[in-house]
Amino acid sequence: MSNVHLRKLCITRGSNEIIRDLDLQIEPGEFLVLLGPSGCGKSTLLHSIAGLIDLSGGAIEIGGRDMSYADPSERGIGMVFQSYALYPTMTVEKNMSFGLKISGTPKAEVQRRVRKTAEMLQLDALLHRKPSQLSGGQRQRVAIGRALVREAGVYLFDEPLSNLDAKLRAELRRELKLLHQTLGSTMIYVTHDQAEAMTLATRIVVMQGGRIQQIGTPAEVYDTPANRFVAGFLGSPSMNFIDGSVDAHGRFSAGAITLPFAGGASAGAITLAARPEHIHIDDNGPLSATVTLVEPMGNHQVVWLDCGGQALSCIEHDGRSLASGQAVRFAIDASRVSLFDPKNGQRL
Ligand SMILES: Nc1ncnc2c1ncn2[C@@H]1O[C@H](COP(=O)(O)OP(=O)(O)OP(=O)(O)O)[C@@H](O)[C@H]1O
Repeated sequence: MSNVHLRKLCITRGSNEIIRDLDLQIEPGEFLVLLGPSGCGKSTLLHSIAGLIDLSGGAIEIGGRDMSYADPSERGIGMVFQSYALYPTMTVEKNMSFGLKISGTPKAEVQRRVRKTAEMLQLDALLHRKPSQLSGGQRQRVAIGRALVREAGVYLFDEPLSNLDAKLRAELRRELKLLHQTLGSTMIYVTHDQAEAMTLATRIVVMQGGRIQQIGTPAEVYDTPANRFVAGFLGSPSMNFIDGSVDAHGRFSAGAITLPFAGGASAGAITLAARPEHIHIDDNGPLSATVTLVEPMGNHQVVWLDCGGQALSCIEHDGRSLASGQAVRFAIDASRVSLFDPKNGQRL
């Protein structure tokens, strides 16, 4: 396993400055997830680490060596793409061994690695099949296997599960997590799927517009988002943002919503953000609202409320019978809210 250090990385394509002055240290054995909306530059960043895109400035160090301008084959990386890109005429075994063979790895060693990897990915029974005789999930496993046989210091994944249906995606996600636990390799993984990011990552890098918005453990970025963008990007339904003000006694108010304690914020305009799971429908709650919509989700329901013109979503686990138009009382867990400066969106 290798570490990866990115220093003042700049990437320009055409007249587009896609990545600007980006610094990132990835420790050996990390499962680092690059997360962000479409077009934020995560694939560009990953491809630059792989050596598939030229840098406009800055440096990339892999395993303690400067690899900024090294050929992809010299970087000690294995890469898995979104499209499996398997060779259609070759068997699973050949697909997995081909790269090793052309790099001159001895035959016995190639066989050893292919066998070991196939066993780990439950591909042993499929080694003699062609890609057309495999399911989507099996094909992606072969693509992962093809990267793993390289026994690289760093594995790069570019949205490897996005072509699969939801059930298979969740299944392979768990397999990838187990694989990381077994191998302990450094993994850098691009996705726009926050469930993948939350479940797989040791640390998440949230990106927007070619810049890092926050780096932290899944719990850190979810519970203490650094700014309004991160707060709104993570979580489904999204956080509830309530624009209001704090008075001299620390009381927050916004129309019909008042909260006694606003985290020690100084008096003035403020944006309070509450996760749907921290708003509780409660007959003894201090606030009142009207239900506008109920979305049953099986083990919980998402309930949309109107509180004096402020729309709020909350997650309800008790199986209450609720209907649109119904008046309810509710409470916001003040200890769990985030506060943001309404001018620059930064966490207070
Ligand atoms: N060859 C190119 N020339 C000019 N601009 C490009 C080129 N490739 C990508 N871009 C632009 O760079 C930005 C980042 O693209 P990138 O593919 O890295 O985003 P992404 O976060 O991976 O998005 P997605 O999730 O949609 O793949 C986008 O605005 C894109 O239009």
